Amino acid sequence: MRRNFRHNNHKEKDVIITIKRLGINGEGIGYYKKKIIFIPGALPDEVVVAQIIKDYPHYIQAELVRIKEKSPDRVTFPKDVPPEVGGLELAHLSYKKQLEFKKNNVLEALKKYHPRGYAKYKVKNTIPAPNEWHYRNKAQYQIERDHGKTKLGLFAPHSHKLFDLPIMLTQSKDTQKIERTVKALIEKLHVPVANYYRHFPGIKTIVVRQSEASKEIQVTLITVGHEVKNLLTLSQELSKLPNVVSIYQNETDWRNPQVWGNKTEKLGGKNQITEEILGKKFALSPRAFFQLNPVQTVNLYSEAIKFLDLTPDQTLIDAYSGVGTLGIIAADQVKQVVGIETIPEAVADAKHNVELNHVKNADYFQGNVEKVLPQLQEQGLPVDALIVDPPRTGLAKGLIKTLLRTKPKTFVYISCNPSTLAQDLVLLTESYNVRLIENIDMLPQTARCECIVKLTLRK
Ligand SMILES: C[S@@+](CC[C@H](N)C(=O)[O-])C[C@H]1O[C@@H](n2cnc3c(N)ncnc32)[C@H](O)[C@@H]1O
Repeated sequence: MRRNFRHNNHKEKDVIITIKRLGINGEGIGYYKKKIIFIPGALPDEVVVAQIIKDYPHYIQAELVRIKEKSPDRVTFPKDVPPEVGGLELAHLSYKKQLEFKKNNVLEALKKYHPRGYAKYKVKNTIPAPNEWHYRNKAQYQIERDHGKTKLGLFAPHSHKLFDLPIMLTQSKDTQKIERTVKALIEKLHVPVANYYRHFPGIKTIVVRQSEASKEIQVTLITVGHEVKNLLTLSQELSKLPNVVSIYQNETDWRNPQVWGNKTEKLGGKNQITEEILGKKFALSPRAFFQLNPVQTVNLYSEAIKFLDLTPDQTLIDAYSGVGTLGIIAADQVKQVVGIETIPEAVADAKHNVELNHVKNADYFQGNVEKVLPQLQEQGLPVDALIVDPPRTGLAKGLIKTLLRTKPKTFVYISCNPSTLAQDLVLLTESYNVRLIENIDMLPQTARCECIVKLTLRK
């Protein structure tokens, strides 16, 4: 129960707390001397002993020590997996309650930011994932060598403590197996592992992605520096593994705070792996975004396209289009599809995917939606129907302004962050009504929510 990492230099004290509710990140929330206290791992209605880690001016961060009174919704946390690693924030809560939590998170965000008419929105129950475990088809693990021992896994959130993960229950079995095989090969071939503190070049991150449909696997070795001893031998060994068909090196340096660097080079095999969703094929290069749970993605895309109510005379804008998934799937229901996406490799994949699926009426443009959409409109592009699927930061304010001016009649918003969604809705409801919000669980065991919003232009 007691987590292994400590924020030192603070006096630690045990307190008894009754948990009132869950916070947006799945942590238990209670009160201590009238101040809010966050206790990860604790559940509503439980009475727990917690240790205060840090007393901030407006809240207290604490660690769960022992449960005195247990919630009936508590389930056993999976064995052999450290609770500190990200991605298992709700693994101690029954799946039925996880689904309720996700719907509630959306309701709470609406209540907090109160977009126009929010109390009347129809917020539906969360659609469960068909696969509660082993659903992630992409693993992005950090590698570290510490006192001669190699660790490969995930950092605890807000920490530099890396957990070696021989087992990860949300990860697909094949991606997990390949990660461990890469680790073993790195050790066997004495491939250098990067060391931040000594500024020592080598492999820093191993990304393994598998197509659910074709089972093809792509491995990307993210390295600090370009020349890494025995990297090519490693790549040759990897290409002998079952289903590994595409191997890349991505190069970064210590100044870059992002995981990925800007240079990506193929080491062996095919340029892309091919995924298939709703009868369409999608080629994926290493940098391109793709949903992490392809089985549940079928439901996400079907529901979102259903919400659009498309007609054959419409031009559909697929904004934040990734590799072109939504637009290509919907292309035969409309006159024309125009996609906009910022990552050049994803746009190249989208264009390739248009051809792969023999789609004749879709085109994809590279750049920021907030800039490219107004430019295309100036050139005469009609915006009849719009689907937006932004990252967690939500819609760019410039884009919201453009939309309030353009007023597309048909508008669907896919969001992976209820908080930015609710804030965007405050602005969008100047011109739109919100009819329906569908919740869908893409990432079981995590506190992450995904929802689809149908917006209707006010007369
Ligand atoms: C949540 S993903 C959705 C991708 C796609 N709709 C799908 O389902 O696979 C968001 C995408 O938006 C892209 N993106 C982020 N900011 C952007 C911006 N300002 N303009 C255009 N695309 C952006 C990201 O690269 C990413 O591919």
